[in-house]
Amino acid sequence: MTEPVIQVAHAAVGYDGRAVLRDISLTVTAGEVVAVLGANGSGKSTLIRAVLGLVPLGAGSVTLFGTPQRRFRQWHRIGYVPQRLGAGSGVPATVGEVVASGRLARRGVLRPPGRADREAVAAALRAVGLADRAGDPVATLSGGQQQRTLIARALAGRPELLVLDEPTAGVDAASQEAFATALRDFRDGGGTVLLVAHELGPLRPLISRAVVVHQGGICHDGAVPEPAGHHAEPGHDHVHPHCDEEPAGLWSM
Ligand SMILES: Nc1ncnc2c1ncn2[C@@H]1O[C@H](COP(=O)(O)OP(=O)(O)OP(=O)(O)O)[C@@H](O)[C@H]1O
Repeated sequence: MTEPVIQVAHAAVGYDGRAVLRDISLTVTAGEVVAVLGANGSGKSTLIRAVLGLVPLGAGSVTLFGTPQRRFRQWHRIGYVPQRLGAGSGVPATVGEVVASGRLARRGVLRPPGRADREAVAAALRAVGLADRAGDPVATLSGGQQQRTLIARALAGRPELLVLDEPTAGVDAASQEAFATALRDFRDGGGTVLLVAHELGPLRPLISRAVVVHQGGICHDGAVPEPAGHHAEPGHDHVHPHCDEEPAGLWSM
């Protein structure tokens, strides 16, 4: 059996002594595309930050590629796209430069970029449909294109696991499609994905499993919930994961 890529066991996480998540257990195996769903403030971002060690655990454990997180050093195996970073943020970098920064964990800061670096950057730009924008300042791109730039930066490191926090939030339809294609290629190449999402949109067919966070715990781990009621109307692909209030049928495929 293959080693789980992510293993969370009985984790508790909070801020300033206030519990956000308690007794969370979650396993993600190689090749899975797992969506973390839940209402605003339910703790989705907190869960993935805890997986990456960006917020400390109050209890329990996280294992990455079979290594306890506190001893894990192979961060080049993981690509992370945080929520709404805004790649522009006052930095006059070009799209190509931002994506190339995704190679740093691979090559080290002191070694100049080689052919493998240049190829990885070019492939990542192609994957998100921005090959023709490499020389443009990031600040001149739309929000969706900036988000695609960040995804390309994560892909450029050739990670085995991609962790994405609401990658398509506020992103235009073209960018969503481009992102879905990039994610499909990544998965087809053997990659594993853990992503937070509100609206699955074109990502929906790619999701192999959904985890719903509710009231500090995981209340559903399995099939992707179908949009229900008015959320099933055309153009409204909003998953409302109020586990205990919704009829059981919501969760059937
Ligand atoms: N750095 C922080 N310090 C203190 N509290 C925080 C911090 N980050 C998040 N929280 C709180 O933890 C709770 C969960 O936040 P989190 O961002 O994980 O939720 P979320 O499910 O990702 O929400 P959203 O869908 O709005 O992005 C919220 O009550 C939030 O206010």
